Amino acid sequence: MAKIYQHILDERKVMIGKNKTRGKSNILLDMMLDTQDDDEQGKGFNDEKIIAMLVSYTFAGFESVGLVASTAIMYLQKYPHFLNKAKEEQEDIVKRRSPSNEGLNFHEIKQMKYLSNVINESLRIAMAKTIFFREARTTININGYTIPKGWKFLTFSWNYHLDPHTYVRPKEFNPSRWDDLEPKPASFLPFGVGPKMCPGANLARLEVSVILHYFLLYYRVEQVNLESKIEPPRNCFVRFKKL
Ligand code: HEM
Repeated sequence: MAKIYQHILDERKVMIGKNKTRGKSNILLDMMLDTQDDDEQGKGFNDEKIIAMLVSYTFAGFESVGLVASTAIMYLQKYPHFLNKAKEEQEDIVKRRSPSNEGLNFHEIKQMKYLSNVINESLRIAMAKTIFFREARTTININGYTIPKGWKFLTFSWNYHLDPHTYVRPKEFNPSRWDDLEPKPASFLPFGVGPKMCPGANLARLEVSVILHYFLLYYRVEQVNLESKIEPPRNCFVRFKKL
């Protein structure tokens, strides 16, 4: 991976060099490259540091998106009434598409209200990142337990994503619950919260929307290892069938 990223980095440097008048870029890679001049004082990012960042972004963003998309696919396939509702929305969007428009675009994705419910429900139930780390900045008391200032602790998403006070029958996959659900603060945190919140949250939603758009319109799956659990889906092998 380091070799692949080094190659991308080298190509980008050449491209930037050829286009010196480009002004401030909002591309993450360019921003990191811009800091290279400060690297001698240990402040900037040398190639090695940039590659380490890119590798960590790739891992942070790969498995989690796959898990959420495959969770949605397995549940939709299992519950045809949710699948049909989500499919109808996608078909409507395609029907309204003007002939000059070549394919799926961001404006259409923003209209996918029911798909957004499906994604929320999959994020809630898949719990791609079950825990994240925090440090207590003051001594706090939670339900009779004291966490002293300075202690490190882990949040555990099962406690709030499966809380029956917020989610009726919390273990059931039901995208329609999001039609009128306003989760209480800190009861839906698939991407964490605060300054350390996942920087890839919007990209992740976008990726899952694109995957589900094409799945709903053109594919179905067939589970191969029927003995495997689907609630929630883990180690399910499937065969994709083109409609
Ligand atoms: C459905 C997919 C994803 C889920 C559920 C997810 C979830 C999370 C969670 C819970 C955290 C910890 C947040 C916290 O401590 O408050 C996190 C951090 C992070 N995520 Fe994601 N993530 C997803 C996709 C992505 C993508 C697509 C990228 C980038 C391309 C990404 C990059 C990162 C990075 C770099 C961090 C560390 C941030 C930091 O420590 O400052 N994630 N993610």
